[in-house]
Amino acid sequence: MASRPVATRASSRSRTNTPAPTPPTTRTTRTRAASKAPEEQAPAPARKPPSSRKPLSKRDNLEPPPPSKPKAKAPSSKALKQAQANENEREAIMAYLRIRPRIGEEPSKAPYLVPISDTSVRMTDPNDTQNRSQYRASVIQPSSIYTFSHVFPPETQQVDFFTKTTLPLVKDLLQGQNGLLFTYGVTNSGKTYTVQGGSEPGTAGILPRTLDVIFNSIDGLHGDGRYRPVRLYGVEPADASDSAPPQISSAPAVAQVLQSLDDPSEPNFETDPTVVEVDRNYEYTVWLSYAEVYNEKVYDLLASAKDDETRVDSPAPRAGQHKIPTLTRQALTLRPSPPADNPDTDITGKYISGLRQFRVTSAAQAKSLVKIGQLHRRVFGTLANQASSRSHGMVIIKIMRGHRGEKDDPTSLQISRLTLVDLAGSERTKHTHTTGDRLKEAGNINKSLMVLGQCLEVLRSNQRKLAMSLAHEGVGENGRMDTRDVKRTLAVIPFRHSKMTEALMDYFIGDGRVVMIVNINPYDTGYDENSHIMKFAALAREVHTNPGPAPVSKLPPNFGPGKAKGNKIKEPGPLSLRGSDIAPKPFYRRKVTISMGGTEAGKRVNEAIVEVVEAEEEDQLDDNDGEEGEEPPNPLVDALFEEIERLRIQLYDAEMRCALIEADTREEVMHEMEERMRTMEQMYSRRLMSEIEQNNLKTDAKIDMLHQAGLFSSPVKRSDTIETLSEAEEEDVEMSLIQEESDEDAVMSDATKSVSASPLARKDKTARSSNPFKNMGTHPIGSDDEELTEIEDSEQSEEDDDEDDEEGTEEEEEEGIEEDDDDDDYKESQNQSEEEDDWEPSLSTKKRTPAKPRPSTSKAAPPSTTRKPSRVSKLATEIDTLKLSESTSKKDGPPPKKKPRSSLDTDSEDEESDVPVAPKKKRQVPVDLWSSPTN
Ligand SMILES: Nc1ncnc2c1ncn2[C@@H]1O[C@H](COP(=O)(O)OP(=O)(O)OP(=O)(O)O)[C@@H](O)[C@H]1O
Repeated sequence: MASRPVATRASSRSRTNTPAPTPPTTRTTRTRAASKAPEEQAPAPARKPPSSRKPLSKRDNLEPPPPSKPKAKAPSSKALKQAQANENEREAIMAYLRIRPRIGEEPSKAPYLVPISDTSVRMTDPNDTQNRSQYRASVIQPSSIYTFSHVFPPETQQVDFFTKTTLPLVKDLLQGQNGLLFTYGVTNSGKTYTVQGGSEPGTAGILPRTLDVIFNSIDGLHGDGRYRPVRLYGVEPADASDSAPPQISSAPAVAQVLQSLDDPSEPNFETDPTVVEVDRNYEYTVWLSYAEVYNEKVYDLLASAKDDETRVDSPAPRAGQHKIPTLTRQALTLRPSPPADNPDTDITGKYISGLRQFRVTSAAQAKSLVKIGQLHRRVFGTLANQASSRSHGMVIIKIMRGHRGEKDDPTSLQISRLTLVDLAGSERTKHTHTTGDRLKEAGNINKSLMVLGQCLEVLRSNQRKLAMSLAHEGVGENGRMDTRDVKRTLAVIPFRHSKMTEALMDYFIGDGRVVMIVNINPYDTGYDENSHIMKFAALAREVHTNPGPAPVSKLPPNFGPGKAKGNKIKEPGPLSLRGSDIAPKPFYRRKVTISMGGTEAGKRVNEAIVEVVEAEEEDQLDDNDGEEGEEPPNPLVDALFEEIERLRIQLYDAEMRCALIEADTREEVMHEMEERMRTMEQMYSRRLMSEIEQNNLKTDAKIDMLHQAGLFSSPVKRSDTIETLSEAEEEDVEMSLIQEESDEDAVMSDATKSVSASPLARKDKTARSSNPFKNMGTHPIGSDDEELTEIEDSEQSEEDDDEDDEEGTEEEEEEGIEEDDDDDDYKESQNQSEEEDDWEPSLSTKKRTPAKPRPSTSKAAPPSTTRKPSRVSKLATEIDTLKLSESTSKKDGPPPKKKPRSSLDTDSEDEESDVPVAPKKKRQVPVDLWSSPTN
C-alpha cells in the first residue's frame, strides 16, 4: 500500500505544543468578530478575559490576544497595519477540486472539464454547438476557468488526496484545533468514494485514514476515559454506556440482508500507517458520533435501531403476507451551546442534543462504528444501494486531551472536533424526473446546499465590511469610525434556515479550519449544476475562518458524576423511543427497500422491505436537562420563525419552478430555432435544385433549336449557310456554346435568377452579367410565379442598339458588308443622348464597357481577339435570319406550342422594337419566361 509516514512519534517532554504550520492566507479580514452574525451571535465578538486560574492549555498559546484599545484618532496606516495583522490570523476556506475518472460503461465522450494547471481548470459547455453559442453567447459563457487551492486529476490516489487535504486537519485536531471538511458535488461525482473509499485495496477514503492516523499517533497515550465530552465544549463524567456498541435491527428480514455486508473477504480494515507528531505530555481519548441530516431533520446513525413491531398504528398484514418490520427513530434537536461551557467566548455554535458519542480505543473499533452508521443509513433508506445518498452524513470525531501532570483536573481538559461531512448530491430534479417523496428529498437537499451558499455569501460580505471599517478606522464623521457601528449593519447569516448549516455554524463563526472538497464527474450531463458548484467553490475561497485553538473546558464548581450545578445531567445513552402508550409525537411513515449484494457476478441480491417511522424532534428537554443559559421560549418569536420558514419554503419552491420553467423555455426556443433553420435550409436547396433544372431545360431547348436550325445535324443545311466551316471550327462553336451555358449556370447559381438568355445572343448575356438584377424578374421559380419588375426602357433600347452595333461590326469585319440603317439610328440616338445634360449611362452600359470594349462604329476594330466569338455571333445572326424567314413564312399558321421562346425570338423582337427612346423612362411589366415584354 502506498502510504508514507508524515512524522515519527516524538518523545518530547516539552510542555509546549508545536502549532500546526499555517497555510498561506490568500484573503484577509478581521478576526472572529467578522463572522459573527448579529442575530446568531452576541454583539461583542471578542473573547472574554481569561479566568483567574490559568489553565494548562494556556501553555499552548491558547491565550487570546489582548483586545485592541479603542483609538480616538488612529492614523489610517497604523490601523491598516493592525487590521492586516488581525487578518493574518484568519485563513480562507481551502477549496480542492477532485475530478472523477471515467468508469466502466459510461459513454466515452470528451470531458467538459480539463485541468490546465495545478490550481485551475477549464470548463467548456458540451452542449454548446456553433449555433447554440450564437444564441446563448450573451447568457452563459461557453468556456470558463475556475481556480482552486489545488486540483486533483482523475488519476489521483486516495493516499495522496488524503495527505494533501485532510492530514493537516488531523494534525490540528491532535493539537487542539477544530476542523471541518465537507464534500460537495452533484450525484455520482465521487463524494462518498472520497470520504468512505472504495472496496479495492488502497482505496480507503479520508475517513478511515483519519481514524488510522489518529490512533497511530496517540499510540500509548490513551487516557483512562473518566470523562466524556458533551455538547460543544462541555465535559462530564463518563459511564459504561459510552463504550457499548449500538445494536442494528434485529428484525430477521433486515438482519438477513445486512449480514451480506459482513463479508470477511472484504478488506474492511485496511490501515494507513501515517503517524503525526503529537504532544506526548498529554493523554488522549477519542470519541465518535455519526449523524445524518435527512429531510431537514437530524438523526443519530449510531442509536440502537428499534424494531417497533408492536406499534398500534402499524397496519395489520393481510392474510398470506409477511409482516413488514417497522423501524422507528426520532429526530434530534439542535441547541445552542450553553455559555457556561465556554465562558471565554460569546460565540456559541449549536450541538445536536441527544446524539450518542462512543469512546473508541482503536481504529478498527471506530471503523466498525462507522460501518454501523452506514448500515443505518441504508436501513433508513437514505443511502440507497446503487443510487445516490439522500442525506448529509456527518462523522464527528472528538479528541479530549488532558495534561498528564493534572490528570484528575477536569478543568484542564481540552476538546477539539473534526467533522467530516459527506453531503448529499445536489439533485437534478429536471433530469431525474423526481416526484413525490423523492422530490421532497431533492428539494430539501437543494435547500440545505442553497442555504450553505447563502451563509457563505453573507459571511463574505460581512467580513468585507468589517475589513473596510478596520482599514478606515479613525476617519469617520467624528474623526473616528467605530467598528461597532459597522457590526450593527451586518447582515444576519441565515444558518438557521437549514439544519445542516445550523449544525455546522460554529465552524464558520468560531474557531477552526474549513476545507471544502468539490467532486466533479466531467462526463456527467450536469454541466449547468457543476458550473454552479464551481461558482460556489469560488465563493467559499473568499470566506475566512479563524484556525485558533479549541477552548479548554470550564466546569461548574459543583461538578460531579452525573451532576452539573445540582441538576441531573441527561444521559446520552441509546435513543429512547417513545412507546405507543405515550402520546405519540407527529411522525412520518414510509416504506424502504433495502438492497444488498448483486454488484458482482454471482452475488445474490438480498432485499428487504421495512417501514420506517420518523418521529418529530422533541420540542423541549426535561427540566433537568442541564441546559444553562438558554432563553425561555418566546411564542411570538417562534411564530415569527415559523412564518419565516413557511415563506422561505414558498420562495424556494417558486425559485425551483422558475428555474425549471426557464430551462424548459430555453430548450423550446432552441428547438424552434433549429427547426426554422432546417426549414430555411430545405427551402433554399429546393429553390436551387429548381433553378438548376430550369437551366438545364433551357440549355436543352437551345441545343434543340440549334439542331433544328441544322447547325449540328444537317450537313447540307450547314454547308448552305456556312460553306467554309471546318470540323475544328464546328468544335469551336460547340465549345463556345458549352462555355456560354456554364457561364450562364454560374450566373444563375449566383442568385441572379436570370434564365431568359440565349446562348447565341452574347451581347444579351453580357448585358445580363453586367447587371444581374435587371433580369431578376424573369426568374422562373415555378411557372405560376409571375413577378413585376422594372425595366428601364433606355437600357432595353441600348441593348438593342448594342446588338445591332455588334452585329454590324462583325459583319463588317468578316464580310465587308456596310453598316445597316439601324446602326445609323443607334449613332443618332447615341449622339442625341450624349447631348442631354441629365443623361447618365445605365449600369449595364457602364459595367460592360471595361469587360468588352465596345467597337463603337469603328471599322478598325482588332479582328484577331474577336475571331471565334465573331463566328458564333455570325452563326447566331444567320440563325436569326433563318428564324425570321421561317416565322414570316408561317405567319398565318398556328404558333408552335411546345417550343420555348428563345433569345432568338427576343432578338427578332428587339430588332423590331429597336427604336431609341428617352432614357430613365421606366415601366412595370409582368415578366414571364415565355412571354415577351410588352412595349
Ligand atoms: N476517484 C475515483 N476513482 C474510482 N472510482 C470512483 C472515484 N470517484 C468515484 N468513483 C466511483 O464512482 C461511483 C460514484 O461515486 P460516489 O458514490 O462516491 O458518488 P457520490 O457523489 O457520493 O454520489 P451520491 O451523491 O449520489 O451519493 C462509485 O461507483 C465510485 O466507486
